[in-house]
Amino acid sequence: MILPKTFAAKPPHPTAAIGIFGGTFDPVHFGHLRPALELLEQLPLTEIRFIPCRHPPHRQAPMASPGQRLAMLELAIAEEPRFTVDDRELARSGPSYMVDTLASLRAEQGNGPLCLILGTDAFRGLPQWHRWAELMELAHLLVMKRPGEPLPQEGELKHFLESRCIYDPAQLAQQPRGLIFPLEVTQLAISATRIRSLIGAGRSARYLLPDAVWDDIRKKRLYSAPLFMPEQ
Ligand SMILES: Nc1ncnc2c1ncn2[C@@H]1O[C@H](COP(=O)(O)OP(=O)(O)OP(=O)(O)O)[C@@H](O)[C@H]1O
Ligand SMILES: O=C(O)c1ccc[n+]([C@@H]2O[C@H](COP(=O)([O-])O)[C@@H](O)[C@H]2O)c1
Repeated sequence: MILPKTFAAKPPHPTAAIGIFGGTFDPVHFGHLRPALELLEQLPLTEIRFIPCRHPPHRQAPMASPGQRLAMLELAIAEEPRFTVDDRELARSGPSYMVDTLASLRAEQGNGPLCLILGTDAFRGLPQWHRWAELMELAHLLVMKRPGEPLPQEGELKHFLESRCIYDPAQLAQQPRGLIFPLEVTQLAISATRIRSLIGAGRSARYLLPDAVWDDIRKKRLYSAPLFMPEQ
């Protein structure tokens, strides 16, 4: 017997979480992608959504345009079906505050678990974020160790971390928000700043990011002086 679609369709796993990976992604690189894949494999996540910010509230404007950064992200995730790109911040005017992004995701997801993914450098800057205390009312935090960027060793943020810290992945799926999971991921000392400066100096960024992204950068002459096309 063929069941009607409403019976046949499997509902999403009731205890699975969604990973939210915000960033400037100027450009996206393997330091984002490899740790994200490791989180998918180790944690009860159904997908990781990469959310490029339009107007970073905390740093200089990106060099590549929103459309160019979005295109690079789409090329970067094409081979991994559990990676998705969400352009909601690009469609919003004003500073791209994460609290607004998580509130809009929460409105869509109901009470399902959301996990905001951050490197240790971004985590240490958390008290400077807009309405930062509200973030924990909206999502869990997954804090990925980044080379040369230790977790806070003292002060308010250390206490904030210790009072919410968990090490059992199953707990992430058992409640919708409010926990912090620090994670060891493969340490890749890659940054978008370094990639931009290599390209600006006329050097190659190959093998620091996916080939498709590197080809796109060269094709559009991003991050370089107008005449730079060294690997034609
Ligand atoms: N190599 C890396 N390992 C772990 N986390 C990373 C790494 N690179 C970036 N991240 C994390 O990814 C998120 C988005 O980072 P972002 O897009 O700003 O990249 P970036 O390389 O830090 O860029 P930039 O050098 O321009 O500041 C942040 O939470 C950051 O901590
Ligand atoms: O909401 C804020 O005030 C805020 C302040 C600093 C950073 N963020 C977000 O943190 C994410 C990582 O930032 P970055 O600079 O490492 O790309 C990205 O999604 C930013 O929009 C958000």
